[in-house]
Amino acid sequence: MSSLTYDLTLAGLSVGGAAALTGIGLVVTYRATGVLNFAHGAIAMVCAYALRGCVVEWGWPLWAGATVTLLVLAPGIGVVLERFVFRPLAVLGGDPAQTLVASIGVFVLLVGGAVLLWGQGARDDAPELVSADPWGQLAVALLLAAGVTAVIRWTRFGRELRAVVDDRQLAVLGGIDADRVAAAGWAFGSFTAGLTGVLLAPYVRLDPYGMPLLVMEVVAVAVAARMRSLPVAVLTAVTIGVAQSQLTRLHPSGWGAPLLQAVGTNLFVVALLIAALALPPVGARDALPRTATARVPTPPGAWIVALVLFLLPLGFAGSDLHTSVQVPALAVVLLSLVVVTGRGGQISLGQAAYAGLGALFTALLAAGRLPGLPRLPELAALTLAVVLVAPLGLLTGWPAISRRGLALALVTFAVGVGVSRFVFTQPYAISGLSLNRPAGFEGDRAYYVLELLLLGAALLTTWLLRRGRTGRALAAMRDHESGASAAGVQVPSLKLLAFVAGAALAALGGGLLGMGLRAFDPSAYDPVRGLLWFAAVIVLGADSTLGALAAAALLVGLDAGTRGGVAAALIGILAALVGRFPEGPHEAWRSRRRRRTGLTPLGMGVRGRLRQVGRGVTPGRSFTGLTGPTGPTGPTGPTGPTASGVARRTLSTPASPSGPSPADPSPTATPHPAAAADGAEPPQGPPAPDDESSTGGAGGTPNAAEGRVPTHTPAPEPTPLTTHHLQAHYNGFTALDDVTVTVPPGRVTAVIGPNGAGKSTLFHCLAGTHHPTHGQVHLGPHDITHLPAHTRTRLGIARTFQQLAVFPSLTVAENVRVGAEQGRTRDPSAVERSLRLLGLDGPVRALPAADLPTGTLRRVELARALAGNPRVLLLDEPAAGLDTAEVTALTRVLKALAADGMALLVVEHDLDLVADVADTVHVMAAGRIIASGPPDRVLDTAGPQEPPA
Ligand SMILES: Nc1ncnc2c1ncn2[C@@H]1O[C@H](COP(=O)(O)OP(=O)(O)OP(=O)(O)O)[C@@H](O)[C@H]1O
Repeated sequence: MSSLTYDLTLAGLSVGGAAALTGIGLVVTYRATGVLNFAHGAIAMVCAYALRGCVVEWGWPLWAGATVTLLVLAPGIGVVLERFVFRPLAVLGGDPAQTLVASIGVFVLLVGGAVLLWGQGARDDAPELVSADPWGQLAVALLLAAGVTAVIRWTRFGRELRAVVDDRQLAVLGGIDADRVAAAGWAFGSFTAGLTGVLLAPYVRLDPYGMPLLVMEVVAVAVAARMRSLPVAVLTAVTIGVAQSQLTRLHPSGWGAPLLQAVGTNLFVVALLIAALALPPVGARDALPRTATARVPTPPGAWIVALVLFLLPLGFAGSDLHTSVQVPALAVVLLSLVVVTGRGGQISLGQAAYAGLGALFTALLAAGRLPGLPRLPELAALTLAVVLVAPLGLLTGWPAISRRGLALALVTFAVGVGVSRFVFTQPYAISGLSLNRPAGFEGDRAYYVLELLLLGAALLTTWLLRRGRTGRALAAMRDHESGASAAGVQVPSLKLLAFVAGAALAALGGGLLGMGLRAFDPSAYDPVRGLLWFAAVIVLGADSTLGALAAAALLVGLDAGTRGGVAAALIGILAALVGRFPEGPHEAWRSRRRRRTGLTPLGMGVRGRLRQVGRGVTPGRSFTGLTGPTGPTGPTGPTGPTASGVARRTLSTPASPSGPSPADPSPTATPHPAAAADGAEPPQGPPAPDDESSTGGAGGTPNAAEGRVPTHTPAPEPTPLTTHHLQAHYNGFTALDDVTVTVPPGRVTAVIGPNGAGKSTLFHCLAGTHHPTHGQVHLGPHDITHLPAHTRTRLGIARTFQQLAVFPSLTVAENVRVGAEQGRTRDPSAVERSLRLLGLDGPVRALPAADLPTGTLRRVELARALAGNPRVLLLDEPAAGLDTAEVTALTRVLKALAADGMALLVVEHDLDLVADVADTVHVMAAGRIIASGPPDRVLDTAGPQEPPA
């Protein structure tokens, strides 16, 4: 080996060793706690500063400083974080999205704290803990990896650790001290962070922003190891480190040389982009915590106060006015997060990149430095920059189609870092690119006025995106993605729209920021800013435009008015604690008030309730459903007769005679609209012919065109849903084998069978949420086997979920409206019809779904499904969590719908319900249909069913 190759290899080993340490720390923390610690780099930075402080400033011996830093401070930080930030979240359910937000909060807090304590300037006098011997660093990494692997594989602690990560609650029930395990994981993870920091500090710039980012860039190592394998993490780190070092000997020429050079010196960032974009997602369980997106209602007069505060700087002068110029620009950037994250529910840690691209394109266009384009006036340049950056939103929007939660966070972070490293560091960007303000707006005051006008335009755009059909669809997607898809929302297109609109707004804000500074400054759009802005928007109410304005004012005002770093530290503390309020601060306050006044049966958020419903647990008095008081007002509440009281009468009254359906000549009970509307008993005779919501046309055949609407819903064209020799697999396991069933119109078809029989898989194949490996699914004559869920909904297949899929932030009526707007037919009256049919047209219609008990939510879900006027209705365990009276009412509704010609498929464990409602029963076992026929014949021979899981 030549001496150059050898030297470069040694240098690469040194970098690889430090990266391996980071990878080990991230993997161990993740395995012990389920948290990808975004604050890892910030802890490294704090420890590096601490060692420098001990040795350089206080004159301690190196060994003493290192002992205190690595064995006391670093593990101490980990233990404190575990105890006060992450343990409370784990106890509340360990929502990965909440822990992600908390770890970003810790990152921001530590960076802000470091700026406060040590200033923003870089230090180059960090003490050297071990000589620059790469073998030594590598040996440390290898020893740690081997030791940790041995502990995890072969010790009791390792087994406990794996048990806690798999299922914390189960592990605790099994007698494992989960807190001790998590604390040990955090202490060790922080120790490795500290070690990385003190090893790197002498060779890189030690500053509050640079070092945390540098360390976090190597997160690719942990992702490549699938957050599990330490040997893979170490090997990846060392390979990239050596490759990166060897690439420095190449000196490319030509126009692409700077980019190639940037790629060569940032191989970890390239690896991060590849790992985040190309490898299968890790930790993709959740979107955003509801806490993060909970909408805080705007207090009366708040907009007037905001207007006055934003106009106030027009009276300022000098540096105050100059500083204020940043506020509207930053507010526009933060509005982009309101659209993407607040309303769309998509984590976006890379908005700073789009803001920077907006500023960069504006500067290049205004300077006439974009090839093929003339020099443009500043305002035209800004407009064109916004147009050019908008489609780049697909960089994060496209991956968001298949990624959620942590996986999406990683992608957006990777794109932010990639743009920062490969675009903002190019010669054209770093060679002092100036950016003039538009003609006529050069002065601070005039420019501020221009910014206010553009902020108004951005507010209008945000308002339009958050209102109406698009706004409701975005909120539905945020609240429950598969529920939205089942309601007919085109989730992939909507995600792209959110990211493109978000990129455009961020570019506008970024361009304004650049003009405010009169230069393109890459550090103003650093990925660390992206994390800070994300955290700020989350803590001030992600789905609140006013929150974005307040966040902008807070971030600029606090740093300018006090010391740099105060705003970051404050935002960091709030973000770290945001998950402590499982219902969001505002909801927590409301719950407390309700508990004090006895207005609500449970001080539990909808997440908790939904989770309990999913487990088949009846959460006490909240299960009042169809027969008891509904909503927070209760039976004697200020709104008078409650909606559920209305519902009980509506749904449990004997039905008006419905005309016989073509397929089922037997008279069927049908609720009458009048009963739902006013709570009165329904008329017993046939409805008047001119009654819009009357039942049964001539001969019982519904005729929507003539306005004769049985069970309130226009009769669907009789369309059977059929499967032909369906086969479905999960990783080679055959879950469905040669299943051929027909769900005929006008009948209720039930599928029963023991746990694991394949019922849900069949349901998913019909609904489009799982694709069979063989066989076809037909809707009438059409082959729909390969159509996605939302397209099937638009063709007329509606579904409900075993675990409730309502949109908690929308009201009952809005939930139903989403179904009507996205379903098979766009019938404006469908909302009212469905609400009436399910007894939801009383005061309950205006209540947010988050506040309602399960029985009501089941009706909301069913009403939403019916509002799209489906031909086929698929119901997955519709009786789960309902009491006897609610089941009886449900039975009536299902029979009535079938009587009107709808095809119904019910997957159900409740055999009484099946016996009562079904015309045909299919019994499944081991993925096959083993018996079919009428319920009286099949149920007698089917034997007892296992209870639901
Ligand atoms: N996502 C998955 N990955 C791997 N295997 C799966 C998956 N979903 C289901 N299975 C397996 O496929 C088989 C059929 O499962 P399915 O959920 O369809 O049964 P089921 O009859 O609906 O049961 P249950 O009544 O418990 O919901 C089971 O053995 C189950 O373990």
